[in-house]
Amino acid sequence: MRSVKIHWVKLTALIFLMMALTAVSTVWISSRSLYPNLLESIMSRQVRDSVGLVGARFTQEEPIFPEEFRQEAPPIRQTTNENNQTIMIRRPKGVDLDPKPVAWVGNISLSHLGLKELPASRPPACILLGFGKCGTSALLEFLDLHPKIVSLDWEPDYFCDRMYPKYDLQWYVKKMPPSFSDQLTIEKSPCYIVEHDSHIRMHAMNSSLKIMVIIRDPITRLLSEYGHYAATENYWGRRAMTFEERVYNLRTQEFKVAQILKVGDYAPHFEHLLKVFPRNQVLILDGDKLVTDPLSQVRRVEEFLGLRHEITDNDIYFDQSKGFYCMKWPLTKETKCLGKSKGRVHEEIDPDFKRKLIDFFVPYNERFFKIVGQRFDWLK
Ligand SMILES: Nc1ncnc2c1ncn2[C@@H]1O[C@H](COP(=O)(O)OS(=O)(=O)O)[C@@H](OP(=O)(O)O)[C@H]1O
Repeated sequence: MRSVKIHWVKLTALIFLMMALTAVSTVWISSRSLYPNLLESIMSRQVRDSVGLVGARFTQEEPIFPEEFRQEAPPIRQTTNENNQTIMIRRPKGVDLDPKPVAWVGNISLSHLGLKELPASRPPACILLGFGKCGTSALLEFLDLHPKIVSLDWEPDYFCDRMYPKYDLQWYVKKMPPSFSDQLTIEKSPCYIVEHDSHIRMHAMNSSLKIMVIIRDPITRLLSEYGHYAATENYWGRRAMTFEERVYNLRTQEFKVAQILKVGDYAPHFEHLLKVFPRNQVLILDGDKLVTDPLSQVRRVEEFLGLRHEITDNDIYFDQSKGFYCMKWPLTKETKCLGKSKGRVHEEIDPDFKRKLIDFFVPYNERFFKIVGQRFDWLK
């Protein structure tokens, strides 16, 4: 009877030992592989980057320590939310987390990451359709300073003929930067305005989509396009035509209409766009004013999108050496101007040739003013 009792004690001890061993090895294995995989699966690389976590830390070789979660983008500016609480704006966007120490294995939750929800890619609520060389990049960079705006920093061209047949909406949405549900995603692709099928495709995706188009004096736009062409030719070691050669046929003494009007005649593009989208869903921005007074245009966008005025003089400054407005982030004292390909010095045009060009554009511009019910102070 006594030996049976001893066997029972031994057996129970053995079972406990085995259970303890299983528990320890489970914890060890999960800490080395399961946990990272779990994190990998709930946070795409893009999302991890957006919350400032470093992807490489999630490899199986490295154990995860709470400290690793504290790696995040430094705040660039400070603002207040709807409840007047101070919040920090970080780059990249969607990052307003005060990192809390993360619990060890098996205890992942959003609150550990300081988030109410995981940022996710969402379809754009607003698209900037063009026009190319009118300041599309500068506008989007300035808008990205707004805490409720998340902008894509490349041109997906999704709705254009080159891309649309090849990719589906899921592909497009996945390409959008991660955002929180109270933020608006914006993308820009200048091919959208000149390829009219894009208007229809965008409308099919979302009929209440907000549309923005930025335009500028068509002669300044043409000079900008020429600057781009000349820089490309020089880069490849080819002789670039002069501006006059490029837009004017010296032999026939006529303008190269197809070349000049492909983008510069704004009227047909707006005519089509406004057949697809109602006028109150379309905001026309002034690219010339964007150069001289960017906040005037940024405010118009904030109002159009129903957002609070957040972007102020504190966020931008005129950079003497760039000759354009640039961004500054008060908290880090960092500044950022657009790259070398934006803000080139334009070709001087002979005054007589310019007069000719102005006269050429007058009827096209008048037609455009009529279509949009708005005049612009161009051609001087
Ligand atoms: N803040 C600031 N910094 C730099 N550049 C500025 C800025 N604001 C407007 N612009 C004008 O933007 C012009 C380029 O327009 P886009 O970005 O639409 O060009 S593109 O079609 O995407 O290539 C670019 O044209 P170029 O001057 O010919 O380079 C600028 O005139």
